[in-house]
Amino acid sequence: MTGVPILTAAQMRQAEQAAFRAGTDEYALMEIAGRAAAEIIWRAGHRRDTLVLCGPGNNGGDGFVIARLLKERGVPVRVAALCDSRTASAQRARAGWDGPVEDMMIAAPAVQLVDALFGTGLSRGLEDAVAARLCWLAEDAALTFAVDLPSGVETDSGALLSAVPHFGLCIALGAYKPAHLLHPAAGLVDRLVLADLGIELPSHVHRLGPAELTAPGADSHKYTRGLVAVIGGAMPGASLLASIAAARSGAGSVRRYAHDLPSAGPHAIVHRQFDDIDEVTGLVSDERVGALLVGPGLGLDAKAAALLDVALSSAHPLVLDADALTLLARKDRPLPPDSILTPHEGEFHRLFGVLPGSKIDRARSAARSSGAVVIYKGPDSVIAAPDGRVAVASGMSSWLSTAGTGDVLAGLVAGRLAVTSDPLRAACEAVWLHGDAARRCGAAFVADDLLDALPAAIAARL
Ligand SMILES: NC(=O)C1=CN([C@@H]2O[C@H](COP(=O)(O)OP(=O)(O)OC[C@H]3O[C@@H](n4cnc5c(N)ncnc54)[C@H](O)[C@@H]3O)[C@@H](O)[C@H]2O)[C@@H](O)CC1
Ligand SMILES: Nc1ncnc2c1ncn2[C@@H]1O[C@H](COP(=O)(O)OP(=O)(O)O)[C@@H](O)[C@H]1O
Ligand SMILES: [K+]
Repeated sequence: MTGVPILTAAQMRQAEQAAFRAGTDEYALMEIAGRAAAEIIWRAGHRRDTLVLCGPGNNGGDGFVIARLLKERGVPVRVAALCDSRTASAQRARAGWDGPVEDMMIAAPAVQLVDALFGTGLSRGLEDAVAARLCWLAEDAALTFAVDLPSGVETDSGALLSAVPHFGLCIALGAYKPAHLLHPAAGLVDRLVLADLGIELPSHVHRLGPAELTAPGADSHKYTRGLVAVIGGAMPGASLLASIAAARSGAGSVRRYAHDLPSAGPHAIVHRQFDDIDEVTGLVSDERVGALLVGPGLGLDAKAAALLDVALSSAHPLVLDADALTLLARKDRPLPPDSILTPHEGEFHRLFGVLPGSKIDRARSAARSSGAVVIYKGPDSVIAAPDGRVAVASGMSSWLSTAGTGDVLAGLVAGRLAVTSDPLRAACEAVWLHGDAARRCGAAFVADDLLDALPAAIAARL
């Protein structure tokens, strides 16, 4: 899986400890982190009047290093602390700062604010008065920087433990943490920059990287490139959107089984109109089918449930979306191998109940218990495989929150599954392409517009 690793606070500490055992000096690492952050702040803000807020731990230590280095470059810097420095490295960094240290609760604002109060060591919300002061100082600043994390966010879940201001830039130290990508915390940062500290970062969880696609080989034909079957139902528009997305995903051919015949194209899709369920059962034994999608516009009545049973009785890799997920929650049937589930928040709860932990933890438990790849959708879509691998997509256009975009995603997932036969890869590629198509559409688009943007999104990744 490609992409930058995401580490929890405990994993980050382990990686740090491993680096120390291998000979890295703890204070040297703080200097590296502080220098990287100072460089980023310098590039963004140059000689602007700056206030650095330092907390008691190593995040505060980073703050003292940043202040010293900015001052060396001629930046007018003031430092304000919450309390004494408690770790040996933070005390050493504080000793290296040759200016005064103000009391944060009475310090005046500056044009640039650097928040080095708390990072991965935050164990509870900031005291109300401290959080309010941080918000007030941030509101008065033109440029706001969070060192490692905005102070007040829970590292592993992205929850807000106290009031947290909005930051223009967050400098993630060493690796991304879940809070950099998961909402609500991720929504409080305009831009996220990763400062590489050169430490080894073993993780099964990565930020979703760009899809890496290949064009069809010269010997390809429509069946080797993957046949997608889509079972439609009560609402024809949804399965049509999904079918067109599948057809524009790089798959070789798409067959749509539905009660209706659409009045317009694309004519490349083969429409199989059916009234009786027996007319669909042939699908089950058609070995050419590389992926079978059921759910968009399926409905929730007995006929829909019977269609889902047909899909579940096949051995084809299944993509289950929308109504199929709601119906599945009422059943207790195993899924065929290599299946993919694409729930949004409501569908996830119906299917898996209330699970503990972060969105990453919940997606991972759901993938493990269902044996399927789960795309837990939202502004921070989490893609989890049963073996524990996870990719987190973030920064996607919030204009995607419009009807039918999930149908397009489901079609894309089925298309990429038929092409790759690898459910995790297919899910990652589809989420990436969906996000890129949205970016290309700009603002106020409708789901249909995404379909037109797909070929360009694919071309950009060849
Ligand atoms: N892990 C790494 O590889 C590196 C980490 N560094 C920095 O170290 C940070 C983590 O440092 P620490 O573990 O010292 O943690 P923090 O600096 O985030 O804060 C921990 C301290 O704050 C106290 N505390 C926690 N919540 C509080 C609250 N709500 N109110 C008042 N006090 C509270 C704790 O008791 C502890 O004393 C990272 O975020 C990063 O900035 C860098 O210096 C170097 C590299
Ligand atoms: N605020 C948001 N920011 C980014 N992406 C979003 C946001 N809200 C929804 N999405 C994405 O849009 C799609 C919506 O899917 P879904 O909820 O199933 O809608 P529908 O059923 O109407 O098609 C998903 O891919 C989801 O990740
Ligand atoms: K911070």
